[in-house]
Amino acid sequence: MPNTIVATDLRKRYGDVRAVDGVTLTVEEGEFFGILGPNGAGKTTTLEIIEGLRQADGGEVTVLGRSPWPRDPELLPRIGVQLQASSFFERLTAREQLRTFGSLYGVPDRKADAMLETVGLTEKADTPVEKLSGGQAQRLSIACALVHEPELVFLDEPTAALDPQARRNLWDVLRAINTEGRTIVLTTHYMDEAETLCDRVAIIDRGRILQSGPPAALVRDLDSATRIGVVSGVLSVAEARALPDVDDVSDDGVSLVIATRDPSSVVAALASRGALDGVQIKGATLEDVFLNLTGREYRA
Ligand SMILES: Nc1ncnc2c1ncn2[C@@H]1O[C@H](COP(=O)(O)OP(=O)(O)OP(=O)(O)O)[C@@H](O)[C@H]1O
Repeated sequence: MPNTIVATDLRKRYGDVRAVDGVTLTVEEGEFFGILGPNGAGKTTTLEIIEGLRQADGGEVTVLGRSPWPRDPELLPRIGVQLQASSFFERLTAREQLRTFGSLYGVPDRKADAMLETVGLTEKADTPVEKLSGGQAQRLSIACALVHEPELVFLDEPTAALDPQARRNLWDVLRAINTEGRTIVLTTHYMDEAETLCDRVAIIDRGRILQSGPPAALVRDLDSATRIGVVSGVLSVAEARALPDVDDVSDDGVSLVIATRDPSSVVAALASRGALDGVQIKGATLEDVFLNLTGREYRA
């Protein structure tokens, strides 16, 4: 796969703050790539440099084989950018807003209207943009980034502040766009979002990329314990400790949780005792990867 983005040793300081401190990453054509990290980690600044909205202090970046800085008019129609804070033309309806954006790129109105449908806003077509809910405004701003059918789409925290249902709806939209063959680069501070959507993620903290790879591979490489929970009382802590391959046992009065690196033998032992009531099996997550990399709990 050819590389759509190649960034090498990007750096940006704001006064004493090293917002981006040597970021190197590549994004392949067609990939769904996530930049994942807590607030202030440097995600937006990294994205803005790659998008050509901000000049780096150092480092190199090419986007679709071209340099995004200084602004390259040939690159602009090929990329779509959704910013964290969306700003719309005042007093336009959702449909007018999107048609106006589209017209800047010579997109016919019917295509703009089709994009409104894609993001599930057809019913709000005649609503003025200032009367849209937060989630609807978010979807409209994504539609604006997509209306000219760019090859490469940048989304900065697209689901921040959405309710769980709206987030899931938007995930479906983003998956569909990626399945069409468009490359997507998304920043997020939601671990579950990165795990669910992204082919690969780069975990960023304090301006540096700590690790990158497919979420499942990052989790697997941790080699951490699986946690098996059953309803408290089905067996005692002492009985649980005596099972084979148990690393640790805790019981908070609601659930008894067994940590193990060999979940199949623990589940088999629990099954043979008829002690599988309410069983829940949890593997490690990207949160554990972050904890392992930084020594800190993940706080978005
Ligand atoms: N224009 C600016 N002037 C000064 N400092 C800035 C500016 N923009 C960002 N910073 C600082 O740079 C660091 C990285 O900010 P950035 O917005 O890139 O992080 P982020 O990971 O996108 O955070 P968030 O998830 O909160 O948007 C932070 O410490 C932030 O306070």
